[in-house]
Amino acid sequence: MPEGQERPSKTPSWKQAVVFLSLGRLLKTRKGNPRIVGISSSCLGCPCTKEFGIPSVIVVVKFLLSLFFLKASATGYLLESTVCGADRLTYASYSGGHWFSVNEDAVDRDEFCRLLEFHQENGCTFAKKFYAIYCGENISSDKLRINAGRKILETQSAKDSCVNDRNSPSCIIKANVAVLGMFAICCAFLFQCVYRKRKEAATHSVISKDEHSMDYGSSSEVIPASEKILGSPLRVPGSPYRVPPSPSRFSMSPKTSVIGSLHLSMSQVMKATRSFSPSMQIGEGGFGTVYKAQLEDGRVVAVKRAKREHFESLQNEFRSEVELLSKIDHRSLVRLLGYLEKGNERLIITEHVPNGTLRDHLDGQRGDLDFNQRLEIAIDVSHGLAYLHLYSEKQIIHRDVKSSNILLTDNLRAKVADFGFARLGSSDMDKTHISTKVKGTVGYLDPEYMRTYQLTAKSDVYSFGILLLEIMTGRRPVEQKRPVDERVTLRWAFKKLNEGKVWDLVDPRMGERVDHDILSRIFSLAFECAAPIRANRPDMKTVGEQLWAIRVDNLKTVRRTQ
Ligand SMILES: Nc1ncnc2c1ncn2[C@@H]1O[C@H](COP(=O)(O)OP(=O)(O)OP(=O)(O)O)[C@@H](O)[C@H]1O
Repeated sequence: MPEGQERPSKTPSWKQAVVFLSLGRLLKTRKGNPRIVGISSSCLGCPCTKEFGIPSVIVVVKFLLSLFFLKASATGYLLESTVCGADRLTYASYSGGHWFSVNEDAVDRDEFCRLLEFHQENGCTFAKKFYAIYCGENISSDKLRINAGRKILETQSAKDSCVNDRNSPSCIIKANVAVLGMFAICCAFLFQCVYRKRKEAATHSVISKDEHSMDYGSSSEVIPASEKILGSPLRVPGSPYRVPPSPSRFSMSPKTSVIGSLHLSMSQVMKATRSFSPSMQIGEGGFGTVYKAQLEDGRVVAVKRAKREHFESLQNEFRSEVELLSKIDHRSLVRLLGYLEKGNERLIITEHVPNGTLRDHLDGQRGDLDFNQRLEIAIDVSHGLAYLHLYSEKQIIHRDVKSSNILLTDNLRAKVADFGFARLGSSDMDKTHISTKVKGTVGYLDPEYMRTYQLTAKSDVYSFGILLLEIMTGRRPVEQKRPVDERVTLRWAFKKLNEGKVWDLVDPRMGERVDHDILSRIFSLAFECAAPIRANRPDMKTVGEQLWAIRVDNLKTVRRTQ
């Protein structure tokens, strides 16, 4: 640590720590401006934007309690908090010193500043001038103290007697007025939420009632355009990390329905799967069982058979999009051939891809992948996504890009599968995003989408960044069994890259030494894709081009060294 720089001068007392932690937790639910002055509006925004329920009330109550506690324990605190990538950075300055934390774990200033520097490079900004004041080189303790003091003065009036004397009458009055004001706003907001929820429930019951007497063809008339393809028949919660789809609003009719380019009857499917024989079973997912089917003309297809308990979560608005998805023909995308409903059967028929998932390969279940194979897989996936985003008839956002949704052919060509969460991008050229409920798999989910509910193609770019890290490190996005500081692969990899330990990042299964520069470029690209702010992420076309350029340079390097 450079001389003259001040370490956090004092460890906060338990009381102070509780205040910080409760505020930190509260800030976790906030959207938008991370400064504490924004808490009132954004905290109050969360109960309504998510499902309103007991947890929301608990959050508000916790917040009020924390306000009381804060008032009772000390005044004059300055607290900043923001989310950058997978990290929540929190800083507090109080009368006797400073407190820095990352994901609610206290860290020293050096570590905090290092992390902050990384995130700033990735476009995530903390409080204005914070870095220069607290993390700048060669700042004497005095200057730091003066700056820290100025920082407080910037946000609090110099005349604010609470900083100096928290028991002064004016301070107590101000604090009480603030708490009462907050309480009144919370009550008003909760009332509004409950009212809105009731109104929604009333509307919902009307729709459900109508649905029973409604033909499929007319069902889309009652679905707002922006809600299309939400929670489709291809997708139900599988793993515990999966964010579950919303409950069904539509009941399914028992009549037969065949859509897509491949029109099979139920008896043809039964014959092709040998009556869903276990010997034809190739996989099991959250939605149902997947079978291999041998058609009479010799073609082999995959048939996904929904589990009965998931019929309720099937939403038939997906059907209107099947026709569009089934028209997509790209070698890096698993072709959707059809969707069949009959009686108690719901079947999705897709192209069969014979060599398992990318995750199986990374786990070594089907032999180990070398560097070139991994790079080719990443390139294939980037091309598939670029096609969905830029070249298909309408923009399609996949929303569930992850290693278990990448299937491999015998030649190790990759195909993106599982369009269950997929939805159309905005057709309105002036609109940059669509607002929708958050769907996807935890670990791959774009933090900006989670915060704002605004979906753009850049959310797939974020997931791709996480996937690229997974391809090169072999690690899952979250590795629960590892030590705490290694659990989130993005954070662990970022730290290693910053320390210049790029070799440590490479999957030991790769078993070959890859050029340092080539590896650094791939990891940097992965971090760029997983930038916390979507504006800083490249589009998939650019990603594909960059990966291709890395491939070309790698071949040159290999030839040179041979
Ligand atoms: N088109 C296909 N061709 C070959 N195998 C497939 C195909 N689709 C799925 N599989 C196999 O079936 C398994 C289950 O697939 P499915 O898409 O139902 O579940 P998942 O994606 O693993 O889980 P979840 O849907 O819960 O995310 C896959 O892991 C894969 O091995």
